[in-house]
Amino acid sequence: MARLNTFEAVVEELDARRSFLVEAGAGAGKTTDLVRALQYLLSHRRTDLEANGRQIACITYTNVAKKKILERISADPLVAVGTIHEFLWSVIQAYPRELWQQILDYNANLSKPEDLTEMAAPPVIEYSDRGRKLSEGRISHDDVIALSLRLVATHPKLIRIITSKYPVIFVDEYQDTSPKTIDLLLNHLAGAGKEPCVIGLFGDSMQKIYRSGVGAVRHDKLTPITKTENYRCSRPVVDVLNKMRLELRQQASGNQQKGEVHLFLNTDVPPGPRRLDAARATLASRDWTLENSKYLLLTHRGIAGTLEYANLLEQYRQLGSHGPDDLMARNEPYIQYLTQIEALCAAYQERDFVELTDLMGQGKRRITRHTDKRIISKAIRELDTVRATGTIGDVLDLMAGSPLLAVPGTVKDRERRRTAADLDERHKRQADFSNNIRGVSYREVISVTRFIDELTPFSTQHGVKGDEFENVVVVIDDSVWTMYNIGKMLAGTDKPERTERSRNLFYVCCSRARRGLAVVFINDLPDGAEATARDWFASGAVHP
Ligand SMILES: Nc1ncnc2c1ncn2[C@@H]1O[C@H](COP(=O)(O)OP(=O)(O)OP(=O)(O)O)[C@@H](O)[C@H]1O
Repeated sequence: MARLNTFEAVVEELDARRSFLVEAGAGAGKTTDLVRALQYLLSHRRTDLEANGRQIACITYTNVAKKKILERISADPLVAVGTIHEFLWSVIQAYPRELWQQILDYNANLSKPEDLTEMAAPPVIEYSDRGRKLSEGRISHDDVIALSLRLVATHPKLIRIITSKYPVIFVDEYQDTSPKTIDLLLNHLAGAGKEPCVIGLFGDSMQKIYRSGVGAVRHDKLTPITKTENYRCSRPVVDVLNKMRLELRQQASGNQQKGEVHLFLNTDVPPGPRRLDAARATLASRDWTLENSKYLLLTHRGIAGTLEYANLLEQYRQLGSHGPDDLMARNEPYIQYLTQIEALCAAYQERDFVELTDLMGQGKRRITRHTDKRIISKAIRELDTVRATGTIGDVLDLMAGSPLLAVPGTVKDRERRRTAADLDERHKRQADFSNNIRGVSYREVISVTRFIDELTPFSTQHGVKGDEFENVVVVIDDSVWTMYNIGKMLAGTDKPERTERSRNLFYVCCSRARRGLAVVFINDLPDGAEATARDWFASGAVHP
């Protein structure tokens, strides 16, 4: 019998109601297969889904993927596309009593439990991006998953309810799913219910770039489906990917364009941004333009000056070696809040009132009446003026009395402590940081958020994962990151965990290229790295 193609193999599993895992390299068409599987289910099971109020759940991690999937299924309401948190929350919020019982028990096991004993009645529970405050009924992202797992473990009825509402659950980019979620999906939901619930995982263990992801998954309930095609990348790019990943040999399949690959070391130019300028000049002479090329910057210090957020970055460096990473990952209260302010202004500028209401809803203020709209327009106009000319402190002061967004508790705490006396050393350092960033021009926040959103693969909102571009230029400066070090990875001298993270990130970036790939190192490589880099880029031009 002829070997089934991936889609046919997936259909066979769906019809037999068995769970499966599609594992394949970059550009193999996993997302395409996922969409085709959704279309198949919509055409073959529509009557059943509609008659019984059921939906297919499709879990994604990035907005790019969510938009792409929704577009391709014409936003059919029989498919619930969203994050794992949205999906789980939509289920567990219907059980507030049981949830509160679990919260009490969960709280007792936390390293810093809250005192919930004095509460007269359980609060209304809400799931929020603003972090956990159990006494006010607020649970965080991570809590949603942990509590869901506890709920299904203690209330088997809930498993029946979930599996009957969602007879099929797909996960795109499964490698970024947390181990707890995988536990929930495979050990509790897969195969459960009258019509066994099917879990379909689609992804690539080597594209795991977040620390919290599960990576490779093997489970006896999953039928493995693998493929070795690469429909996206040109042949020379596939050659680079195959060098990076000896255990998976991909073939360039389909009608790819002829491609080109470049490795820029440019050691005759002083280290720093000038090496990038030199590479850009060479690429420009080969018709690589800003329109047909995407720059992925695995760097920020060297280029920060030209991108105009050097002072802000410097303040985060003062916080310690993780400071710059925290800034980029928005893993610090001020930058989290400032990013929200930026998102709000962007939504207003784009007249995206759904997004605007959503963002304001996080601050518990909703747009309801016409007069509210006038108040909001006025507040945003005032904010825009201060954003353009003021400091971060000016914007924070304005926002403290603004109807736009509630100031998060974490930022309020830090603002309060700024002027407090008798602080211990840690809080004193925090207070210095708060006072110092207040003095930085707010324009640097605008620059840094644009940089995070558009030019780096780190943002979960706009990450490049799952995306593809005609030409990709990967710019590497290892001198600041603590999470990744591409040079040491190439030299084989880094710790195994960071080597894996760096290799995966590099693989994800390089594999976004349809036609051309250029990798630019703006600093000297460590000993031993160049030979590997040259070997990997043997299919292209090396610019020494
Ligand atoms: N069977 C196919 N024939 C031709 N082109 C295809 C096929 N499947 C996918 N493609 C094209 O190949 C490219 C990559 O597909 P897709 O994004 O689905 O891959 P992926 O495996 O999800 O990639 P990644 O994991 O790298 O994000 C897309 O441009 C898609 O349109």
